[in-house]
Amino acid sequence: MTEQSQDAIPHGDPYAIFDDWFAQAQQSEPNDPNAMALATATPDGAPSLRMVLLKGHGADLGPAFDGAGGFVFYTNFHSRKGGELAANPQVALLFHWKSLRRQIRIEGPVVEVSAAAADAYFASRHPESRLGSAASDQSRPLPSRQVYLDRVAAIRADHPDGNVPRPAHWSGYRVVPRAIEFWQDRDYRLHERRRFVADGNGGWTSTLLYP
Ligand SMILES: Cc1cc2nc3c(=O)[nH]c(=O)nc-3n(C[C@H](O)[C@H](O)[C@H](O)COP(=O)(O)O)c2cc1C
Ligand SMILES: Cc1ncc(COP(=O)(O)O)c(C=O)c1O
Repeated sequence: MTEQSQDAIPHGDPYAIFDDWFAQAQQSEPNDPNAMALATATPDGAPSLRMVLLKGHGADLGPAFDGAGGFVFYTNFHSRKGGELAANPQVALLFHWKSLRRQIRIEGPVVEVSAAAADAYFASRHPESRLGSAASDQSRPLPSRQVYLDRVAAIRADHPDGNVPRPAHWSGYRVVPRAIEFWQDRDYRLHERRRFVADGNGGWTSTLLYP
């Protein structure tokens, strides 16, 4: 069998394949292997796209998620993406790991994470990052950078212990994957693609796609 004829992406559990590829990306990417593009769309179909960081993934995210699975990110719910998601929960995610020449795309609706999950994640962040988030009206017009820095300083002064509480509008979304597609670069663009589609009973069907 030639290298090109080997099946690099077998049928199986897409979460397990994601884990495997993500672990490799953590070894090989120069920074932020958990960075992913997040696409949202308005109800009338205008798309928008930005990067966010993946902060949880798997078929079972644990007790704070009542054992539900998916792909989790955190943000300001008053942001542009937050407004778009309130009106249309459908998203697409894209990872591109240049060091591995691989991409993974994920599609499905989001659901809000629990307050307990958001509190736990917020508390784990660097204190200065918590300050920055508490002071940011994300995606709203800012008269000058100094206005933002002054807000950070004011919140810092209000919390000399550094224990900034999570703003109610800063929380997380769990993407519930309806489809997960893996793409592996192969020689001369004879790439390999496998698309998994949730079967509605906790399982997956998958099919190879022409590249
Ligand atoms: C690598 C990278 C990771 C980022 N991670 C996040 C994140 O996890 N959450 C977040 O709110 N913004 C994150 N940002 C900033 C967003 O890309 C974006 O500028 C911000 O969330 C506002 O987006 P919006 O106006 O579309 O809502 C990140 C930016 C980069 C470049
Ligand atoms: C505005 C903003 N929020 C959240 C994050 C997620 O990072 P962390 O929670 O690790 O601080 C980022 C990362 O770049 C960011 O820019």
